[in-house]
Amino acid sequence: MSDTPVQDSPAPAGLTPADLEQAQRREIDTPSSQVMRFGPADALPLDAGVTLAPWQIAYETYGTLNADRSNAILICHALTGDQYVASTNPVTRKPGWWTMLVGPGKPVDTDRYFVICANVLGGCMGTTGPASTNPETGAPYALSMPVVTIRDMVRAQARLVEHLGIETLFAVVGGSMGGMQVLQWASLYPEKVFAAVPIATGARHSSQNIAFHEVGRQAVMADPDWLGGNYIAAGRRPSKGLSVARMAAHITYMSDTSLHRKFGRNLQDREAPTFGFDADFQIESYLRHQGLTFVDRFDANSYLYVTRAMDYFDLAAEHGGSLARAFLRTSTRFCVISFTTDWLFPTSESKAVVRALNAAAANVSFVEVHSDRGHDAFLLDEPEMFRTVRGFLTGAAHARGIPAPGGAA
Ligand SMILES: CC(=O)SCCNC(=O)CCNC(=O)[C@H](O)C(C)(C)COP(=O)(O)OP(=O)(O)OC[C@H]1O[C@@H](n2cnc3c(N)ncnc32)[C@H](O)[C@@H]1OP(=O)(O)O
Ligand SMILES: N[C@@H](CCO)C(=O)O
Repeated sequence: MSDTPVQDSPAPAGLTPADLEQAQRREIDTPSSQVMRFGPADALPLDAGVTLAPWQIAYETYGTLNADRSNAILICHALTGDQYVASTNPVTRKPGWWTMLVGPGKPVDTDRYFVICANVLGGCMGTTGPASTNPETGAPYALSMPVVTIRDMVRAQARLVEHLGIETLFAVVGGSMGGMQVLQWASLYPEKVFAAVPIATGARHSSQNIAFHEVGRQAVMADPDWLGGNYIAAGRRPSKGLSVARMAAHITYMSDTSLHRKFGRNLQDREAPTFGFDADFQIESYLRHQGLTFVDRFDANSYLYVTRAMDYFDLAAEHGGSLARAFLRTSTRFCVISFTTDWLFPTSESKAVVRALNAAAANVSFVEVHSDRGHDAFLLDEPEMFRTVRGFLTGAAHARGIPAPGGAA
């Protein structure tokens, strides 16, 4: 993505012109990744009623695929995640986002399993998205990119998995939007999913969650540098709007308890309030930091597309209003995980999934992890979640005949 001249339009409340100048001067690098490209003969049908071609999917793999190709685990990332689940992200230079869960000897043990993680359709880390070139115009798609759904993302992943020569995935694992993809995989391709681990997720996006996403999208679209979505061609970036969108969203990823513990009403680098609108409070400074670092790694139009994909997700609606019907005759074994203080995807959403799986006579276990860290707990050091995932996968691997690293099944 190209850099942007610094704009002198006024900053929204909460971001200083200096903050914005710094954000707009940074570039989002092009990530290096493995990429699978599909030509017109492999056009991808989308729920929007059109096909996408050419298209590509960027992915990373970890571990070794065994001889009978039975040990593959697909990890599905959340809203703003990427394929770098267990390796350094080349844009942020930070470790992978689930290195505590995925790696040698970890619960998703790459000494035992072959792990695949792909950037979602509509994303901005190498898979086709609104920043990709529209072959018909030679310019970035921007809003001419068709709107994509969770099911479209899963269809794209299924093509990748097929081209990697894998008929059945041993497991599909993911949190939040990644968990939606897990449920969609199990519903759309039940014969291709031996085990499924949907974490901190739901079978539909709630009205409240759609509302939060709409606030974020409006912030992006209200930025004068958004230019109807055509900012890349104009060499601009709607960093202000995207920062504000992330600030608002980030609040929903945490709990009141964790915000109180981290920041309380503490002041940021000062002894007393300034009686102005600078970041007096630590929480304000923190949110500004989250907004500013986000625009370094994420494309604004992609943000519109992936939030929309979550909003449209409603697995029961795909099956005449019955969630149980989404899983009828499934032989997949499920482990559903929620967190006690996740108010974005509360435990009640997970229980609705478990009830539907029970009604479909599916093999399902459910764990509510005690954590006071809110929705993003699934990205953090949560030993109860790690134990649950390890135990479930170990049992399923035994049933599937995947040997342990030492050799025993
Ligand atoms: C899911 C996927 O597929 S991957 C995508 C997910 N990744 C993200 O969402 C990244 C952004 N999210 C976060 O950082 C989430 O808060 C979490 C939950 C994942 C991380 O939580 P924690 O590890 O507890 O980190 P914490 O919330 O304390 O944030 C630390 C950051 O805030 C900064 N910070 C802390 N206090 C302040 C403050 N008062 N003022 C300014 N910045 C502050 C730290 O310097 C640190 O910055 P850095 O991340 O640039 O190094
Ligand atoms: N904080 C994570 C999870 C949000 O659901 C993300 O940005 O992807």
